[in-house]
Amino acid sequence: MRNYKIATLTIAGSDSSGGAGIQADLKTFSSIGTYGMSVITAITAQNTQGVFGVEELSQEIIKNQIEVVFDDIPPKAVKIGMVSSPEIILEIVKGLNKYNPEFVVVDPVMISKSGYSLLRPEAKENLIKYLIPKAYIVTPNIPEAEEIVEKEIKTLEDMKVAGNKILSMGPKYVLMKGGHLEGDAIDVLIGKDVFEIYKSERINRKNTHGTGCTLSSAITSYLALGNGIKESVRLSKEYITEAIKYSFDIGYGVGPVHHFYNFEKQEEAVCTH
Ligand SMILES: Nc1ncnc2c1ncn2[C@@H]1O[C@H](COP(=O)(O)OP(=O)(O)OP(=O)(O)O)[C@@H](O)[C@H]1O
Ligand SMILES: Cc1ncc(COP(=O)(O)O)c(N)n1
Repeated sequence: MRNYKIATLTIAGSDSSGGAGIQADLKTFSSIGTYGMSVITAITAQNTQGVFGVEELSQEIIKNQIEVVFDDIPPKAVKIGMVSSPEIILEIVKGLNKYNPEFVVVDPVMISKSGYSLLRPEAKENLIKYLIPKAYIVTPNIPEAEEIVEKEIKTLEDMKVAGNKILSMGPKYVLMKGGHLEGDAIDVLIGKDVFEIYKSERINRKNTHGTGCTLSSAITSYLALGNGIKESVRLSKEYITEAIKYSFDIGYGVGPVHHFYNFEKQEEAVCTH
């Protein structure tokens, strides 16, 4: 059930081509039915073919965005994507400590699908030491998990081992995304008292720009709307599977996934005028 009076916030980078980052997050929030807000950490000059430039925003303006948003419209759940530098991570952690949102979803974005580094190498330490422990759920893909645990991941068993290692770093749950392995697209949710496997058939589409951003934003929305962790991940996996199925060719490179807006159900939405 949509509820546009429930606010969700993304703290992430801007993707000028609209497929990933802040733009994917806001589309996902709207499509699932929460009120979306954004704190921009960095601006990328990006299209379906690659990332051609990055400009990080200053700590001051990031702090300012966080404070004015939380002081006016406290989000029920926050998603964190591209964080870029060690200083930006510390600023975000300060904000989280000050406002203590109920759900923090950390997507540890490191390298874009097109191979561009979106996290400075020197920022990895702060990501692991300060940001991951603040997460209600952290959602690494295989290369990110390999980078975090410093070990190769080739099988489902490797995913479980690495997931447990990441869990020991302090988040409440870890969702290991298996999009980068071969065969079915298998994600594994691990928590102290939870172990769930989410499986879908691999869809043979080239247009998968922004899949990780979309999945973590969907989890953020479903948690904010009051679903438990297993149900939130289940619904989000369904969302991303449909979004990939209907992804489309736009631009010359790896196109975006498709976000559905079910306006027939408009009357169900909670939104008091
Ligand atoms: N070809 C596919 N068919 C079906 N599901 C897929 C496919 N590729 C990825 N997924 C699913 O999409 C979600 C995102 O996984 P993925 O591993 O692609 O994340 P990611 O690499 O972080 O994405 P991004 O490239 O946006 O950073 C997961 O639920 C994964 O299982
Ligand atoms: C601003 C921003 N954030 C995240 C991604 C990762 O998405 P992908 O791996 O699909 O390129 C991106 N490309 N740009």
